[in-house]
Amino acid sequence: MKALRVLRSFNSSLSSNPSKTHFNSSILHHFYSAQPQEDHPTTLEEDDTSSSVFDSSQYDVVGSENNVSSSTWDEKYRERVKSKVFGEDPLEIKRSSRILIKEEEKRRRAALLARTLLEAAIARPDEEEEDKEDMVVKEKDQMSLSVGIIGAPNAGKSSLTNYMVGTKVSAVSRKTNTTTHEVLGVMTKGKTQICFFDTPGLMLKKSGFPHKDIKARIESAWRSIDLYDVLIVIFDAHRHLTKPDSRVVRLIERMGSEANPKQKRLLCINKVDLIEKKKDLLKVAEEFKDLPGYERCFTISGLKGAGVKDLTKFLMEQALKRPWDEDPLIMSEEVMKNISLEVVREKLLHYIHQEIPYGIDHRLMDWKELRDGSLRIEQHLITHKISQRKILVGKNGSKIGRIGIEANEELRTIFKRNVHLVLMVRVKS
Ligand SMILES: Nc1nc2c(ncn2[C@@H]2O[C@H](COP(=O)(O)OP(=O)(O)OP(=O)(O)O)[C@@H](O)[C@H]2O)c(=O)[nH]1
Repeated sequence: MKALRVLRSFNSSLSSNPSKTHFNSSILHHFYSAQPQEDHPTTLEEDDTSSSVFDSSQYDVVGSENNVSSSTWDEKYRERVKSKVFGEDPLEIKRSSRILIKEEEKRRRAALLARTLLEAAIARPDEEEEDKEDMVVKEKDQMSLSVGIIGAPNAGKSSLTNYMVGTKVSAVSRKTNTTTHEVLGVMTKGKTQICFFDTPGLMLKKSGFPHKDIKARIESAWRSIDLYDVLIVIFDAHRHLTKPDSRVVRLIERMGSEANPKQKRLLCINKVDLIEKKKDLLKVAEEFKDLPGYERCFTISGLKGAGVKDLTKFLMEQALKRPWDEDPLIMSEEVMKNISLEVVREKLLHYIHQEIPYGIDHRLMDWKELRDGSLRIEQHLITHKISQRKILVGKNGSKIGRIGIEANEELRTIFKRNVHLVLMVRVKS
């Protein structure tokens, strides 16, 4: 659960959808590789276009697992040099070094946190389930439930799913409005599996009816929602109080009025943590509580978790005797993508003792499953300054090479398959 909230913070990096981001071959024109090689002369002109590439195919990455070196950063030594050689004020040095130490500690903690979360992300969804890890649920005993989540953009669909599904969720980077069914996440607890689906494409005009221009797609989206055992209609209560959107109210009303007898519909009044005054919350609850067509109404904070336990419990109770749809041990591709970014980021934090890892734009540019089952993952590290790029690359590419080798090996272990990691460091053009 915790992991997902952090993984979400990497959403921004993922949101640069690889399919939309075209790999610019011209930036390959001048590069020096992380592979040991002769010093490459770097002129300013060249730096503008050059990039530095780690390509795991040029390394024998297997076996480099324990190759993690620790920091050789010595603060006392640095202080002495500053005062003796550069004549800086020792008090000032002490002050700035205290800040540096704090920063370093922050980074160390961040790296540690990243590692813990990563481990959690690939572990079982719930700690309580750990002892049941090897439990195989026979098909005849399996219970499942499909849940569609519908709501306006930003209503909090992903956050709620993330919270419920915990570590097994995709920290979604969705192709909005391109598919009708998209798995937001899968929660498997004991015998029960709940699949959460997003329902993009359900757009309403001010009148409360679907747009005509993209009618076919919208109609199919509306039909598809009948397939779910449970439909959650979610809306942002805070926004409703501050800036009501009539389309959302119509959507809620329409969903209720068209209830399908085979489906349970739930209303989730979300983002209640943002509502300061209890009377405001009561006002919203009052407005929606008796809407026909809804089995239950939950007031929740999908982000902070308020009320989510009750909702999850309710959903678990609705599960039907039906084989699971998803193999609970399979990681979704989105989770894998996030993990790949996370692993590289963690190595960056470990090796670059400066602000750079926070300042760089770290993007997943390409993700391909190759015919032999291996994964080709290309990530770009885009710096603002040439000097930052140089630090990231290291002498003759040694730094990015080390980061790449270790990240590649770690990803290979996590994904249990060969990984071809390509890291390119370039300056923002
Ligand atoms: N304070 C607060 N913020 C929330 C809550 N749920 C979601 N948010 C925030 O609202 C924004 C949108 O949340 P998402 O979960 O991405 O919403 P969504 O419905 O999946 O959005 P789309 O992908 O556009 O459909 C994010 O910034 C969330 O952090 C909540 O319960 N409380």
